[in-house]
Amino acid sequence: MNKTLQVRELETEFHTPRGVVRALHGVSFEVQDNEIVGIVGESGSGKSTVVRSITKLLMPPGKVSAGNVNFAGRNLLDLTEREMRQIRGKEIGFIAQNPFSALNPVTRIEKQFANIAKAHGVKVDASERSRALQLLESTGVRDPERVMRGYAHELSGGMAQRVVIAMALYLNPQLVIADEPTTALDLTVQRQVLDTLRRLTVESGRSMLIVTHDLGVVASYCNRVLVMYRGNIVEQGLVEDVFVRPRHPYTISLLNSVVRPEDETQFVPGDAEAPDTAEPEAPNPSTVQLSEARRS
Ligand SMILES: Nc1ncnc2c1ncn2[C@@H]1O[C@H](COP(=O)(O)OP(=O)(O)OP(=O)(O)O)[C@@H](O)[C@H]1O
Repeated sequence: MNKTLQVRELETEFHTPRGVVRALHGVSFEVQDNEIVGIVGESGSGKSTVVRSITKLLMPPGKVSAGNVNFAGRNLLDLTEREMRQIRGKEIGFIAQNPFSALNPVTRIEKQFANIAKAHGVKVDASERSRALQLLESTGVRDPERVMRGYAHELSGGMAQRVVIAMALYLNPQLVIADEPTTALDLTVQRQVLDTLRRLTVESGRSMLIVTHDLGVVASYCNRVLVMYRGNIVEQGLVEDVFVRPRHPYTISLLNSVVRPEDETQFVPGDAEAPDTAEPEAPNPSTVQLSEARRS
């Protein structure tokens, strides 16, 4: 299988007035063609810092201090902001948690699609417009014509996130990176949006890297999972392997904290606490049920 993205020994620091915070300690992983990789871990473990470092969307005082991010034959960390802008949108689509932060409040949605095309030298004609309409429709936007002519503030959170997804996919990027894309949405809409994302990425030959705090999302949608703890990937592998036979104490604690014995096939969102033991415990047998459910 070919690698869409290869991250090697990524180190990121935040230079704060109170000193240097080392947020990533040599993070390495790959995203293969045609797969969805999930990043999980407790709040502050470094999930967003990973995706923002890769896409060079890290805000000061954050700074990547070492590593390689290989994508389409280049190390993204060597590129200028101008070069990176050409890659973002066209080759890598990025979806942030808050759709309204990605949408321009004073520009009609159709103009925002046209601006994306123009910024990447794509001629905006009727066929491009109809492609935007089709994408909106496939993300579940009802009445795409009306949405195209409207503004972001006229949209609900769910509709706005679908518009952002359609924009992220507009120029057919090989890789989609999503940072908690559905956290702000209610559960039914979450599932619809994730189904759409899956359909429009891996089922169309693309790959996706998705940050989530929700292990249910990983179980249902991801092929592989990266488990982060305090700036390190402590465990990674196929979802069925990691969730059935977790090896690291933190993964075990994370899984135990969200699997309810009375509802063994379903994960529920929950905050995981770091383990205070260094020795792995036996995995919770109920996690095995999850894998069975996923395969069926
Ligand atoms: N602006 C900042 N200034 C200083 N330190 C920061 C800043 N942003 C992040 N960090 C540090 O980087 C670490 C990782 O943060 P990050 O936001 O990547 O975690 P996360 O796993 O995405 O958390 P969450 O699930 O809450 O979004 C934090 O624990 C914090 O120490």
